[in-house]
Amino acid sequence: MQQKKPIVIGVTGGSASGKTSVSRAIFDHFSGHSLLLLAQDAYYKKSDMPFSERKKINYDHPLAFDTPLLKDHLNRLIHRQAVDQPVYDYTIHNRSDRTVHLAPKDVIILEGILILDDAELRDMMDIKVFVDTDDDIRVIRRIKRDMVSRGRSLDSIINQYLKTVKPMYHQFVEPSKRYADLIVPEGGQNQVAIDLLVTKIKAILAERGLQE
Ligand SMILES: Nc1ncnc2c1ncn2[C@@H]1O[C@H](COP(=O)(O)OP(=O)(O)O)[C@@H](O)[C@H]1O
Ligand SMILES: O=c1ccn([C@@H]2O[C@H](COP(=O)(O)O)[C@@H](O)[C@H]2O)c(=O)[nH]1
Repeated sequence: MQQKKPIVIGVTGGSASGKTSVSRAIFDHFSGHSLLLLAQDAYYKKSDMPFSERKKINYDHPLAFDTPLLKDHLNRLIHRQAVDQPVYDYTIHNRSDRTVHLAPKDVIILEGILILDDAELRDMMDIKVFVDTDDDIRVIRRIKRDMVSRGRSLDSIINQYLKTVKPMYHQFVEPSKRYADLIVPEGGQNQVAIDLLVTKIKAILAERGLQE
């Protein structure tokens, strides 16, 4: 019997725009249901460089990611195969030794800053979403988050933002907005956008004969 294709939703936007919040808000509507969150950040390349050198890497450039591995994993999940996803540790700028076993699900939300920059990844998605949040709000959120949960100093966050995060956003992330089906201001707080997405996902589930 032919397997039914899962739904793939891509959620992108700048760093701290609210991608994770939007993805979790959708997830909450399907609690107990078959939904999987896949973060592009888990696929940052593993590095053998010393920590002092890893700190200097441009983590906002497409080449920072092991995109072939991400595509391979997404493709396997689409074909109903399980994967062992790497676990990334921002505090050491490297992959940890752990992996997480992900079983295939009916709905896959792929979330990350550069997922719409890649044509092959875009072609694997049914719905493409861009979370659009002003730069000043994003940088304030990033300072608060990175100091608390990513082990960063204020100076390092500001230096990284000016050197790589901001220029790469304007070179790669913002231009990928043109590929989005839906642009969501205010991220996870945008209840109308969340409801529209949930309704659309349920409609596709029904079309494909997947149980909700
Ligand atoms: N609407 C909001 N208002 C205030 N803080 C928010 C809002 N949305 C997200 N945040 C906070 O901003 C930070 C980044 O949000 P997150 O959803 O993780 O963004 P992203 O996944 O795009 O990096 C988190 O600390 C989160 O709690
Ligand atoms: O080692 C690392 C890896 C990544 N980053 C930064 O993370 C963001 C992407 O994560 P969001 O959750 O979307 O903010 C990206 O802008 C990188 O600069 C890092 O600082 N260090």
